[in-house]
Amino acid sequence: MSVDLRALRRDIRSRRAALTPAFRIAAAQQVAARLSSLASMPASGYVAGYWAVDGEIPLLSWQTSLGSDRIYCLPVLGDDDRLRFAPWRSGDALVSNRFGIPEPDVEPTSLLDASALAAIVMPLVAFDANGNRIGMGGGWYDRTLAGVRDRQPRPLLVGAAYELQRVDAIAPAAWDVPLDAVCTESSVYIAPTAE
Ligand SMILES: Nc1nc2c(c(=O)[nH]1)N(C=O)[C@@H](CNc1ccc(C(=O)N[C@@H](CCC(=O)O)C(=O)O)cc1)CN2
Ligand SMILES: Nc1ncnc2c1ncn2[C@@H]1O[C@H](COP(=O)(O)OP(=O)(O)OP(=O)(O)O)[C@@H](O)[C@H]1O
Repeated sequence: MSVDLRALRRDIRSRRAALTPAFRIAAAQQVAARLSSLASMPASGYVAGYWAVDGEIPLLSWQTSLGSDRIYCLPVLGDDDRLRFAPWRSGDALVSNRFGIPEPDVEPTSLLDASALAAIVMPLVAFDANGNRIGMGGGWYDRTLAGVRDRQPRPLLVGAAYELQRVDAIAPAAWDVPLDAVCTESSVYIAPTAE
């Protein structure tokens, strides 16, 4: 990984960490509204979010707006370095993973593959207007999505971020799976390939 990329991640993460609680809550509601109004957002099926850490946009507002036809799921780290997904409702048991992030405490046999999902809302560190994404650097989402990127149907891939996480242009690596859209507190960016 280049030094530039490491510095970019550090810079954006520290500016994101400095946002005020009032701004975060308002932004989470705006992002939830934008996610819901995406024309391509499926009206039913399994939809994945994430448990916000490190100043990421919380998705509780979106989770509570899903209704009964969409089942909210959280990512679970797999032994094969890929993510699986498990339905989760407020109150269901959680266990901390190796990064200290809570994940549903379920039997491995009840985990869902990415291919079973209708949509995946992803955390990110940086994005550009074309849907290129830089994450925490573990490659988790890219490995997870490698098997579905060229399949149809495949889950809708949407990033959730603060506007301050947008950068001019990200040169994607060969393994990077572009997002269909990114929602921020003030805009929706639809990737050219998803139009
Ligand atoms: N909320 C959330 N959940 C997520 C992700 C994420 O980015 N955000 N992931 C997205 O991939 C996966 C987990 N991947 C992660 C990769 C690195 C770190 C992290 O905190 N790294 C530390 C240093 C490494 C360490 O402590 O071992 C760091 O960068 O400071 C966290 C999660 C799945 N779940
Ligand atoms: N499809 C893949 N197959 C094998 N290795 C991969 C694949 N995708 C990513 N990786 C590995 O993951 C590493 C980290 O990738 P990258 O920096 O793009 O992660 P990221 O998107 O920032 O992280 P995350 O998805 O966890 O938020 C890469 O150096 C690469 O070795």
